[in-house]
Amino acid sequence: MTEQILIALEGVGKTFTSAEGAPRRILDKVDFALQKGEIVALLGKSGSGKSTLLRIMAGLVPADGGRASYRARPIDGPAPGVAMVFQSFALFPWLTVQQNVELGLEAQGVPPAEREQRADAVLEMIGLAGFGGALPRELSGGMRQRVGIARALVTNPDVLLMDEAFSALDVLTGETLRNDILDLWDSNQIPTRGIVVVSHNIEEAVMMADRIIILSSDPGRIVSEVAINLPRPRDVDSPRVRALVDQVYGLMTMRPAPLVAAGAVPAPVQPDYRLPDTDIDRIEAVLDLVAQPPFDGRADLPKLAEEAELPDEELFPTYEAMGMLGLSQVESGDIMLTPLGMRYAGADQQERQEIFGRQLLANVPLAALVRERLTADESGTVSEQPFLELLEEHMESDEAKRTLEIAVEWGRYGEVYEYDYHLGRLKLPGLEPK
Ligand SMILES: Nc1ncnc2c1ncn2[C@@H]1O[C@H](COP(=O)(O)OP(=O)(O)OP(=O)(O)O)[C@@H](O)[C@H]1O
Repeated sequence: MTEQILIALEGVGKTFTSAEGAPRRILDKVDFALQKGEIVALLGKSGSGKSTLLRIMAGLVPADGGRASYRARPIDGPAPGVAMVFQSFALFPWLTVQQNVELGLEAQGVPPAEREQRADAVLEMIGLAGFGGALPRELSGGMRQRVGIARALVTNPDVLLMDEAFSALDVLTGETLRNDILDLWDSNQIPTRGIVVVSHNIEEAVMMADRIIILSSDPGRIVSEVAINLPRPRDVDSPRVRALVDQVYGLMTMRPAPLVAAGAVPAPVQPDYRLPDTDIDRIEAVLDLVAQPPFDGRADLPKLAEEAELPDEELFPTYEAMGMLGLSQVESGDIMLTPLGMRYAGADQQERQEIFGRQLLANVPLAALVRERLTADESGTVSEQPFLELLEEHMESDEAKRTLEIAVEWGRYGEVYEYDYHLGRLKLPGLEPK
């Protein structure tokens, strides 16, 4: 059985040190095995540690807990059989396409004549025959990523790791390239025995993978796994694919851990919880969209994404914010407005702000803490600094700043507190400046 396993992670963890010197656990107790013959997609919210996990598998970042191995040997640096494709293409602009592709082979000490011949063959296979002499800037985005993929494939990798390899491309180009890779894989034109893809796109994951793994955030842990036993190529409109997309949407939009049984009261998040990065206009636009026909209060998430013309990674934080504020909940791939959410949709501006403020205080501990400190203070004003420091104990300083900005924006909208941008101070609403 073990010879079936290409990459094994056992109890893998990773802690980074923030710019302020505070440790932050990014990954915790991750157990994972990439089996021969499978494509695994790794999904999770932004910042959940997907890229870090992939980099650990690639030997680019060391794990600081647990064991990571490739073909039963500990991973202690980049392994020759493992190649990675990056979202940013990572091409050298001053080298030609041919030279960029040959780079990986040069590092392995392959003689020049063989390098040239192998690069020619892989460029032809990936649809870039005749472009060897071009510079990256002379190519379109899709062609540049083909070079990135050719550079990985020329090494005949046993394991291919792809970090959002298609997300910088327009939808159609990304889809074509993805299908080309699946064709090469399914027809055994490449010797690769296992693929791991990190993606933000649920549909892409369902179309590609044999198994989808979902990571939680803060710290990243594997919380769900979905097997996809469907032959490829898959029909994106087939009922099975749609049902799987719905299922994964449902798993991705669950409230943050700890997960609770239906009907139980969810444990409140802590004041140091990173607030979902979305703004009020977007929350209200999505809520209004769900409230209106054809959805009338309940929307299939993929259909809603289509209607909203927004990508999943922008919609997920919005769903999370709406759920956090008690305005909606997600169930089996659908988002449903709660009775309060429906009332919100029909309310005038003033009532909306009142509901928002009440829900904020009841459900967002950071906002409640700010308000509590303000009412306890004689002057009714407090510096933002202690809140930033509290957040920085648990996240990077730019993320702490962003979380506080979101809490400020939400609090101002709900008329729970105000913020003086010049002084960096929070204050109770209606207080005259002194
Ligand atoms: N070298 C590093 N030093 C400190 N913090 C880091 C480092 N690399 C990543 N991080 C932090 O670790 C967290 C996880 O990052 P990672 O890129 O692995 O997440 P991700 O799930 O791939 O995110 P995204 O989907 O946005 O690309 C982030 O908060 C990031 O700021």
